[in-house]
Amino acid sequence: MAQHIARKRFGQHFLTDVHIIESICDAIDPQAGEALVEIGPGLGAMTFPLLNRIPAFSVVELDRDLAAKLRKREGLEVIESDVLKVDFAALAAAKGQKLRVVGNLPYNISTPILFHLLGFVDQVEDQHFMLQKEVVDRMAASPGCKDYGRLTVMLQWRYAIESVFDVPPEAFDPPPRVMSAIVRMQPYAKPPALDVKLLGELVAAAFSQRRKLLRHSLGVWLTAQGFSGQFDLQRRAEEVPVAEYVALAQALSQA
Ligand SMILES: C[S@@+](CC[C@H](N)C(=O)[O-])C[C@H]1O[C@@H](n2cnc3c(N)ncnc32)[C@H](O)[C@@H]1O
Repeated sequence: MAQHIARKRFGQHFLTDVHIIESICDAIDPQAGEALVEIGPGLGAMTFPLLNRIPAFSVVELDRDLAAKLRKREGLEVIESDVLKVDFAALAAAKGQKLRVVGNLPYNISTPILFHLLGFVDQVEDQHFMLQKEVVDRMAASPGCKDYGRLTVMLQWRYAIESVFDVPPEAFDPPPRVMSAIVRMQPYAKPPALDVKLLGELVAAAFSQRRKLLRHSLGVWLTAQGFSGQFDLQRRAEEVPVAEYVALAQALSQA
């Protein structure tokens, strides 16, 4: 095949730094027999080193030319599809075990991918992704810091999230305009029973005016919901720990 020209619309930035690629493989630490799924294998920068460690796994690639190239490689099950359309529950059922999902994600759709996978969290063992560092900082943020926001709460109620290491633009060809980072996401074994849609509405209300005290934002929303319980609204949204948002959503759905 002729040399592949990176397709911007598919968010194609190919990893070229071999040390970084090895560090990512070390962070994933795949073992034979596990059900690994790589999203966006591209030219195989991570795929082939992973194939040196385990004999077989699945990849999901939207680009037809790249999928055709990958199909030639023994050990790869190539799913040529938009990852947002992939039924990960069916994939886990076919493999008879939970999935380990990895990938250097296309940044233009990274948040939709994270929320698509949240829908299959019960079928997932863990996730390791390369994302924009700015997104990883928000995912892994602690209460009280500027990065703590809607994305933090909507993911941290369900996953333990850790920023593993940063990756500079020079590690890619073509280089992205931003710093990147590797994130590890491990679903909690015993998640709280929760109406996720309600949590989403509550958190959106809380962070709608993040500089103001919650009584101006969440307080108004809670009154409209007919909430009569206790919640300290003399704080800013970023000061409230995830567990308190979860408890409030649970109290609301039981009211
Ligand atoms: C940032 S590149 C990473 C490529 C390769 N893993 C690497 O590290 O060099 C993102 C990859 O995701 C693929 N991709 C883009 N949108 C996709 C989608 N909706 N579903 C599946 N793959 C997609 C691109 O074609 C590309 O191969």
